[in-house]
Parts: sequence; structure tokens; C-alpha cells
Amino acid sequence: MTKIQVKNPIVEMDGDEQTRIIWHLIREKLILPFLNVDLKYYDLSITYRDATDDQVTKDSALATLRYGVAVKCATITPDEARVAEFNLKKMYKSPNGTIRNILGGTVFREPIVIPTIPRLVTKWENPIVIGRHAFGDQYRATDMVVPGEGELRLVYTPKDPSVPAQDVKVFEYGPDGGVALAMYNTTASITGFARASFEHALQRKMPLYSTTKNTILKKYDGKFKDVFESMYATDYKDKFEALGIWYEHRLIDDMVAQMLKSNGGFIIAMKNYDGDVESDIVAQGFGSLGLMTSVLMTPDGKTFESEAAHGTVTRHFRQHQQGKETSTNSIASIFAWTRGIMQRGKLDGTPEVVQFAQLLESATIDVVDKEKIMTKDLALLLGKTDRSSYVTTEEFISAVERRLSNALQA
Ligand SMILES: NC(=O)C1=CN([C@@H]2O[C@H](COP(=O)(O)OP(=O)(O)OC[C@H]3O[C@@H](n4cnc5c(N)ncnc54)[C@H](OP(=O)(O)O)[C@@H]3O)[C@@H](O)[C@H]2O)C=CC1
Ligand SMILES: O=C(O)CCC(=O)C(=O)O
Ligand SMILES: [Mn+2]
Repeated sequence: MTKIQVKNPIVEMDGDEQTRIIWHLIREKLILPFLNVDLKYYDLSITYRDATDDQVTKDSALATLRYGVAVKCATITPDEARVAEFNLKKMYKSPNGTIRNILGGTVFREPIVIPTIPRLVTKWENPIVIGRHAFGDQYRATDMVVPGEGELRLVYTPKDPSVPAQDVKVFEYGPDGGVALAMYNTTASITGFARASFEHALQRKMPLYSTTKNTILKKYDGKFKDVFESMYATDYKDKFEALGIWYEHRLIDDMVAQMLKSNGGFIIAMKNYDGDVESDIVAQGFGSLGLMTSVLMTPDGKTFESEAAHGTVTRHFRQHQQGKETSTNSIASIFAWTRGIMQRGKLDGTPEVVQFAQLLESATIDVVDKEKIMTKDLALLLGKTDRSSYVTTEEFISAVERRLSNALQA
């Protein structure tokens, strides 16, 4: 079989644990036998990040800005236990936070709906897309432990001397101290987030909600609400009405309750942390964390990074380390590759590359939907627990490989 030529490079960010095993299987069995592609490889495993003092993470983000398309495997974000486990030089920040802060943009997360797999939330007939702001807030915050009595202040020192300085008292600590946090966002990033969300809603022809807690964080969250509202009024109201879709702001707690009792079929633009939490809830509600795509897009359309929404699936990796078989769902990781390949094909004007990615996606879905070959998480949704109802991590990818090869030869 002649391989399909991919015109320009794709940045590949490798990762950790169970997802690293899956990632390599996908690359070797489902991608490289069929595509001639120049992969600019960055090893974001925790050990290599440590060896390079995390420089490899920044380099991979800069390469993404240069080449426009990246595919990322899930990575460990270290805590105290990981520092001890890998004997790390320091407790590095989240590589996702570092990369997203360099790229900017919005992360859109959408469940992969497989017709014969029942949803946990049975009313969800149509996809719910989470548009997650990918810059700042908790992911770039500065936090501290306050050891004892004293005062906490928030200070802004303007560069322009004609702008008034701000110095506000936050809290007076008692003798037992406590904790504190300062986080930030920028007008440019919030505006880009709003623009990307409205454009995505137009493209998908889906109504858009934005969520904040502006009744509590009147200035911080109020800024998000105001930016969305004024942009809607000036640039999007007419276009939305022409398509019969709408935009509304909702308080986050109201929105999550509404979401649960809805039939789906809308986009919710959420702040960074809200989108992190809610995208896992939506993924699980639609069936499995292994069934959620995640793509980061910048408002100018020039930068694109795709990944799975879930983490490195440590609990399954521990089983693998003990020599036991695993049954980890690789669908979201396969879609991380396909969505990146599709974007590359679109940017390069190579429809055969886009078509390959589409074929790989349908081969993956059909293995579950038509052949009833699936991993344990999906078998459980069908109420099946016996060992014969699911396959191993490796067997699932082999089944996709067989179906893809057949489809390409047809
Ligand atoms: N984008 C990224 O790079 C992310 C990285 N992380 C990192 O990943 C590591 C592990 O985090 P953790 O909190 O365990 O979260 P994970 O998302 O990795 O896993 C949590 C649980 O969800 C289920 N699950 C997740 N993905 C799959 C899948 N593909 N197939 C089947 N089941 C799945 C498993 O449940 P069960 O055990 O019940 O089968 C699993 O134990 C941490 O070090 C964290 O820092 C976390 C989130 C995102
Ligand atoms: O980067 C991390 O540590 C967590 C990322 C995460 O949970 C996500 O991308 O959903
Ligand atoms: Mn998450």
C-alpha cells in the first residue's frame, strides 16, 4: 500500500504511563504504516521534563506556534508523591498549563457519541461541547501557605505613572495563619476566548451559553460576562438570529443543573477551572472519560493542539506494572491524532490526508458499534461484567488496525 504524503510537519508531544503505552501503539499501528509524516517529536515524559528542567515543554509549545498543529499525549503533573516517585529536582507546574499559556486560545471538548453505547445521563441525545478558556486563572496562579499572624495585600503598580496605583488589603490572619492565592487573566485573552466561542457556535450552528459566578466575583467574573455580552451585541447577534441560535450568560451553578436535565445540543463557554471539572462530568455522563475529544484553537485559526481530555490513567498503569492485563479505552487518544491530522490536511489543502483521518475515526467507532469489540469501561455501560465482554488495551487497537487496513484497501 502506498503511503499518503503529509505536506507539513506535525508536532508530537509524548507523555506518561498508560497513555504513553497507548500513544506508541497508535503511532506504530494506526498512523505510521499509512502516512508519510514528519513528526517533530518532543518527549514530555516526567523524566525527560526533569532532565531538561522543563525546557522541553516550552520548546514543544514554541514548535506548535511554528508548525501550527500539535498532537499531545497525557502527561503527569507532579505533586509531592510524584516528586518522591521520580526523584524530581522540583515540583514542576502542569505542562498543559505551560503549553496553553504559551499558545493561548480556547479548548473545545466534545463527547464522541457511539450510537449503541448507552449514556449514563440517558437524556443527553445531542453532544454538549465545553469551550474551556485555556489561559491563566488557577493554572498560572501564585499560591502560598501563610505561617501565622499578619496582613495580606493585593498590589498593582502601573507602568504609566498617570494611572493610579492600587493597593488593597485582602485579609488579616490570626495566629494559625492559613493559605492565600493570587490569580490573573488578561483582556486580550478573555476577548480571544469570547471570539473563539462565538465563531465555534456559528460554525457548529449550536446555541452558546457562557458561565461565570459574577454575582460573587463581581470584577473578575464580571469582566468575562461583559466582554461576551458586548461582543455578542456588536458582532454576533444578527448572525446568530439568522441561524436560529442564541447566546446567553448563566451563573455556573444554574448552568450545570440545566445541563443535566437538558437533551444536549449546545456549547458552554467556561472559565479554565470550571471547564476542567465540567468536561470530565460531561465525558462521564456521555459514557466514559475515554470518549471525549479535546482541541485547542487560537482565535486567529493559526494554532491547533489536540489531546484526550483524560489523564495518564495511573490506576490502569499500576496494573500493567504488576504484569496484569489492562483494558484502557484508547478512543480519545486515537481522536487526538485524527483531529490533528485533519487540521494539518485542511491547512495544507490535502483532502486525502483529511479523508485518512476520517476513515480512522469511523473504523474506531465501527469496531465498537458494529463489531461489539470494546474496552471494559464501555462493556460496563452495557451492563456487562464478564471477562468475555471486553478486550485488552492492545487487542482493541489491533481490531482498529484490521478494520482501517480493510477500509483503505476497499
Ligand atoms: N491532559 C493531561 O495531560 C492530564 C493529565 N492528568 C494527569 O494524569 C495522572 C492521572 O490522573 P487521574 O486523576 O487518575 O485522572 P485520569 O483521567 O487519568 O483517570 C481517572 C480515572 O478515570 C477513568 N479513565 C480515564 N481515562 C480512561 C480511559 N481512557 N479508559 C478507561 N478509563 C479511563 C479510570 O477509572 P477506573 O480506574 O475506575 O477504571 C481512571 O482511573 C495525574 O498525574 C494527572 O496529573 C490528569 C488530567 C489531564
Ligand atoms: O494539567 C493538569 O495537571 C490537568 C489538566 C487537566 O485536568 C485537563 O486538561 O483536563
Ligand atoms: Mn481535567
